[in-house]
This record gives sequence, C-alpha cells and structure tokens, in this order.
Amino acid sequence: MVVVANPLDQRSLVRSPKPGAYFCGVPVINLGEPGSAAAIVKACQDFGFFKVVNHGIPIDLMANLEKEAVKFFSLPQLEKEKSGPPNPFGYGNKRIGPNGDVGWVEYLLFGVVSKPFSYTLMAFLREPSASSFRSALNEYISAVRKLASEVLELMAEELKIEPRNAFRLSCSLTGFGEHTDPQIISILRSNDTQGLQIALRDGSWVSVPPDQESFFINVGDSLQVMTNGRFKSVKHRVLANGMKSRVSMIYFGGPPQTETIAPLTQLMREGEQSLYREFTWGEYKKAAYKSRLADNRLGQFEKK
Ligand SMILES: O=C(O)CCC(=O)C(=O)O
Ligand SMILES: [Fe+2]
Repeated sequence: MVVVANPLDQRSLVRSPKPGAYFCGVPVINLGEPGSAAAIVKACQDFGFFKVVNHGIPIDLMANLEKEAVKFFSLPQLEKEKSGPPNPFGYGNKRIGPNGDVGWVEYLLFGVVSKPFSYTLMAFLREPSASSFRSALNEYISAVRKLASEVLELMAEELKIEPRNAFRLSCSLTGFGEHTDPQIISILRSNDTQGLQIALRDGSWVSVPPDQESFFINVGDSLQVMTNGRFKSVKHRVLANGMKSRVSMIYFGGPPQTETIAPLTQLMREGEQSLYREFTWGEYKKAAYKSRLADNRLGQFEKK
C-alpha cells in the first residue's frame, strides 16, 4: 500500500479532473460472460490495462482490508516504523520524486510465496490485537490470487504459471510519478479516490474513473516480453488531489527470481525472433533499482 504525505507543498502540482474529463474507454471485462478471453487479449494489446467486473470477490473483503490498512497508516510514525524497514518486506516510506517525479509514498509490503503468508517479521502483525488485520489480509490475498490465475489463464493457455507474488498496501494524498510495473500482472483495488491515470498508445494521459468494487489490471514489463511485445505494459501514474487519501491494495504477480524472462515459444510464429535478449527476473529487478521511476527499463534489454 502506498501513502503519500506532505500534501500541502504538492497541492499546486495536481489538479482534479473536471467532471466529464474521465476517460470512458477503459475496457471493462465481465468475467461471467463468454468471450472474456478474447476481450482480455484485445485490452492487453490496445491498452495494457483493463477493469474486471463480476469477479466474484465480495466487496466486504476489500472493505475490511481497507479499514485495517487505514487503521495502520493512522498510527504514530514511530509505531509504524517498528514494522520496517522493508528488507525485503515490511513498512516503508519514501520520497519518490528525486528524479522529478511527484510524490511520497508510505506502504506495507508483503511477500506471498506460500501459506501462511510471510508477514511474521512485521512487529504489529504479531500482536494479538492484529488478528482482524491478519484475517482480512489472508482472505483478501487468497481471493485475489485466485483471480490472478483466472485472468492469466484467460490471457493465454500458455500463461498457466504460478507467479511469485508480492502484495502492497498503500495510501497517498499527492500521488506518484509515471512508471510501468516490472512484474507480469498487477491487480489493483483502490478506494473511491480519483487519481489514477494511464498513458494511451499515442502518449496522451487519461484519468481512470475510480471504482472501488472492481479491479484494475495492468500488464507489466515481464508480460510484454513473454508475449514478444504483443501485450504492452501500461505507463501509469497517480495524481491525487491532496484532499483525500487514495488507499490502494496491489497484488503483483511476478516471475520467480532465477527464471529467464523470454517470449513463450508457444506464442511465437514460425521464424519469429525474440525482440529481447535473455535476462532473469533477478537481473531485471537489479536494473530497475538503478533506473529512475519513469525510465524505459526494458529498453536496455531490447535487441538492437
Ligand atoms: O495507487 C495506485 O492506484 C497505483 C499504484 C501503483 O501504480 C503501484 O504501486 O505500482
Ligand atoms: Fe504501478
């Protein structure tokens, strides 16, 4: 979860979209309808982004975790820091703007490799009083994990993979800068605070209308490579208006650390060449840490 603080000094940088300025072209995939697989593939090609409705995940489950997250982020700073730093998982906050990106985020990062989920290192989750947080977290992660496999299967039979997962709770008042997500897919649920924008293929930015009952799915850089560029990872950013926190829960499905990220042979036409040189997820993450948020990180792995 990402939280943005210091709203006052950044307020002038962001503007709420005017009524009617929301983009109404975000593809909406109804998971209960036949033909959703083809619609997902088209959305991944055209936008690298879509919204999922009729997903079968009860709204209560999202609302419960949101409530617990807000409770945590409202704790005094010293209390929160007892669950950090996020090495690799835990509480963190950082200014993400040293390279010109707007924003400061506060988050809780969880690893989701197996059950029980690896959150035992976080001080507050060990407290008996955190039992409602633990159960909200477990229920939400189990549900969203199932949704991730369902969506990956619909994208392509060949994507029946068990991704390595991470999960982040975040809360932000000012938003943060443009980037693509490095993983395979990200499944985002936010409260009803506006702010998410995506870049269309022509480079223009559009505002995504908030919808706290639905999930938004991003194609990540790894999936762009696995489909040899057919699916495009979507550039996105958050411009919150500084008035109301945007609380997000993001599930990232990524490749295992040592796995080579390369186009899936089943998806390649005869004679089709990979657009990328081979690299592992570990290498990619290292490159991502060294780069700036808005950099085209995949560029250095493209075959010239
Ligand atoms: O908070 C959001 O809506 C988006 C967050 C995001 O893009 C990310 O954490 O990668
Ligand atoms: Fe993102």
